[in-house]
Amino acid sequence: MKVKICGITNVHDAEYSIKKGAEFIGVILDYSVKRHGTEDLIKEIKNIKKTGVVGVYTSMPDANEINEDIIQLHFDHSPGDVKYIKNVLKKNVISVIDISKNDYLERIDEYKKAGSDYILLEDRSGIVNRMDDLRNIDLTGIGLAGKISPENVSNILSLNPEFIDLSSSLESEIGKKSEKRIDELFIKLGEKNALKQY
Ligand SMILES: O=C(O)c1ccccc1N[C@@H]1O[C@H](COP(=O)(O)O)[C@@H](O)[C@H]1O
Repeated sequence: MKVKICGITNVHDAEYSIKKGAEFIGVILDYSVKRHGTEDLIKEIKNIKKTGVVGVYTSMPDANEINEDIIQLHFDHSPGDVKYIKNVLKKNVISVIDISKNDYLERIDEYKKAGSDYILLEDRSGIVNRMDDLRNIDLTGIGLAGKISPENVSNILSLNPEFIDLSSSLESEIGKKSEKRIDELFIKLGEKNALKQY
């Protein structure tokens, strides 16, 4: 299982997350969001990590400057939007689906058919509240997000998702990650891995 740390606003937090083992680094590209970053920041992160750098969009990206290798469509998008990113912009895609909406299973199929590389199922009120629904889904290629924290991550691991996505629970203040919280996360993940071997 991979880890995506999102809402990165500075190189130091990206570097620390990568050093600790995050496979995906997410930068939100929407100035109205407090924990946002910029394409310049993404360029700097790409100097440290060649792949797995994610630009998070709340509307369709403008094709002018895209430095990230993965585009996260964090809004209600169409299969056609996925095809455009894949075929015209030639980038990998994470399609975000709000699991609190009734049609999320159909959406997973639609986005997979359109070519999304990953699906991210999100429940903003807390994905751990959806354990019963998630147990019935094959989570290959599917990540989970929504208030995941070092405290509740063990529950999520039993579902074996492709990746987990964390942001606010790892902050010391909005837009600044806490090294202590990142350490706590990876210690928890390490403990779980160690237990699996017995
Ligand atoms: O964090 C935000 O405010 C945000 C705004 C717009 C798009 C995405 C946003 N956050 C993303 O949501 C998931 C889960 O975050 P959390 O762990 O529940 O805080 C993650 O991808 C964030 O980057």
